[in-house]
Amino acid sequence: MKLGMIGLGKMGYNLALNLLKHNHEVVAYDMDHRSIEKAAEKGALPAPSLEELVSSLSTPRIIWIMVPAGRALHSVIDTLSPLLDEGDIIIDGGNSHYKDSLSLADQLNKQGVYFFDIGTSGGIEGAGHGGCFMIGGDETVFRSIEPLFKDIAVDKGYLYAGKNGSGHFLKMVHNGIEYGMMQAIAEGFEILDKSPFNFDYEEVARVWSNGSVIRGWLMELTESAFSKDAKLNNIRGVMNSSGEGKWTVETALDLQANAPIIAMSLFMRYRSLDTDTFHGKVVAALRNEFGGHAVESTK
Ligand SMILES: O=C(O)[C@H](O)[C@@H](O)[C@H](O)[C@H](O)COP(=O)(O)O
Repeated sequence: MKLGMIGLGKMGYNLALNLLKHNHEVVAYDMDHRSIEKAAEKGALPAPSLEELVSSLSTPRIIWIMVPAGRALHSVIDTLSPLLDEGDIIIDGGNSHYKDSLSLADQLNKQGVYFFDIGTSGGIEGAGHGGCFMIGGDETVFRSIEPLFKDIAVDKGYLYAGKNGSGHFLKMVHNGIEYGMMQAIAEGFEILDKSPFNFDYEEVARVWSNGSVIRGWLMELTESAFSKDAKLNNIRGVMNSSGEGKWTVETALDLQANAPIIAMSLFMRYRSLDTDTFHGKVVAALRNEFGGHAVESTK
């Protein structure tokens, strides 16, 4: 299939490469023209502007947007929408709030454009080599673009979740769970760090990654982080957040759903902005491992 990719940051660039690897044609645009050149070197068709991206696709166009949620996304959609035709398809694969997706779907549907809110998980590795996609939008139209997901998701790694909003709602809750799981792993290592024993944390994470109940990708990433910095001495335990944990907690409050672990892990992130902790280092290292999110150096 042929599609446009807007936003060639860590995620968009790797998704573009993944699509190219599966013989899809990708017309690539980014505000930073060096990123367009980088994608073109890998086989993407460069689009120097959004107008040129739109004109190089035939209808119904498929345009996948991977830019930061909120203002950046809105600005791209405001520029794109007058250029689109009825039946065109816009995908927002970023971490947008599901309510924002509902209103964008409404706005675009009014002009006959289909909108898909897609929660994308698996970090940079997943984007490039097989990710996880949670998809909200029109089901019939989804079936027409499903081959893309068959190709770029890991086996069983995509779900048509339901009407608009459901994709980003699922991703939001997924991230709330991610906060809780990382916080629990990190607290475990904090206890080890205060214990009278001299544990090798990389080895501990290795053994917990093999056959234990708490094995999984986050534990493997924990092992990887400790293999690079045995006691995480080089980074501060500052646990930043991009908003989805907060949205999960706000939504839980609105729905009167009990989510104490997720709520506490969100508050621990805020607390870490004031004082350094060992578990903060672990979560900071994990965010860096899967998402390439910046860590703060102790130096
Ligand atoms: O599933 C994923 O691949 C991650 O969740 C990814 O989407 C991103 O790295 C997080 O948004 C980081 O979230 P915080 O910045 O809130 O920790």
